[in-house]
Amino acid sequence: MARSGTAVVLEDVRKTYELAEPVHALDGVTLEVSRGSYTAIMGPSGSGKSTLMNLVGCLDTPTEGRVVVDGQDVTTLDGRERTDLRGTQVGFVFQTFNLMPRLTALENVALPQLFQGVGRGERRERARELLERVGLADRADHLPSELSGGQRQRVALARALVNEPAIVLADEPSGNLDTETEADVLDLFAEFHDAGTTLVVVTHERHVAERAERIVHLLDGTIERIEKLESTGEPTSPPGPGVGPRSSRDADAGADGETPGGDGGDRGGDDPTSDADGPGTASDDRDADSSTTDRDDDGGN
Ligand SMILES: Nc1ncnc2c1ncn2[C@@H]1O[C@H](COP(=O)(O)OP(=O)(O)OP(=O)(O)O)[C@@H](O)[C@H]1O
Repeated sequence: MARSGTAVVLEDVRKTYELAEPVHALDGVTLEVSRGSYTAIMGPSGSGKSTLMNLVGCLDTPTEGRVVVDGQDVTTLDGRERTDLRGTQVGFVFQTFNLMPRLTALENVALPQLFQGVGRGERRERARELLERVGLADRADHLPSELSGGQRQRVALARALVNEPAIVLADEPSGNLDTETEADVLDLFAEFHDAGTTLVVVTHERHVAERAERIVHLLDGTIERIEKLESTGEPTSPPGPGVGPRSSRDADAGADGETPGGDGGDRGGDDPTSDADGPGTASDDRDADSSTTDRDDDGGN
């Protein structure tokens, strides 16, 4: 598939919710996510992290500004086109894993390809490959309830990657894991990043953010600063008090074409979930029937 040099571009993006008092969830954010990069998003509660992820993940559209994913301006797409873009170019990993409980690990990983019209044999082969890559080849036939938290998150990561998306968005991906399991999962993220996957991770945890190449600090809907991190490629150590796995340095915001924004403005509002029909690879609940069919189809193979 043809791909431009950047996975995602946000240009002066604003998102306003029109309540009694308008809420400027994003207030002029300009950011470029280059292919193969690893970005962490941090910021206090209410700073706009989820709103930003919803926009990058094509779950929502901005009130103003442009969001370009894999070379396509999301703001010009209709709902169907946006769903397609999300299904092919965005992989989601959630804190709560969001796996289909009645599908095996293999079926969960294979599921997003079903929506892309990939044939059954190819789906299963690719799912197996990915399960192998995340170290779970021997758990392919296990249900999520038969897997540990770390294993579930590995399955979720494999599922996020199965359509070879332009970008993988992870929301507190290790939030439900103990320290050791978290380190394993973050090591896996690092491995995939080394192999070329573009990652954006939202986290409240400094030591998780420090696995990335840079940290975008949000504050009140704007980019407060972008902190570049020294990339050692070394695996993380379990977090100690005030100790991160990688040394880090502050870097000027706006480096590498990333420009913190934030000059306010008038916006129209809408509900971020109003036209969101679920992440492309995580539309589990809605698609339960088709995925069950997938399981039945695949039975015994
Ligand atoms: N659907 C909505 N309607 C109205 N306001 C909203 C809506 N969604 C988010 N907001 C507001 O937008 C701002 C940014 O919210 P957002 O969820 O993006 O923050 P966050 O940084 O992800 O917070 P947290 O860390 O608590 O999840 C907040 O002030 C929030 O109250």
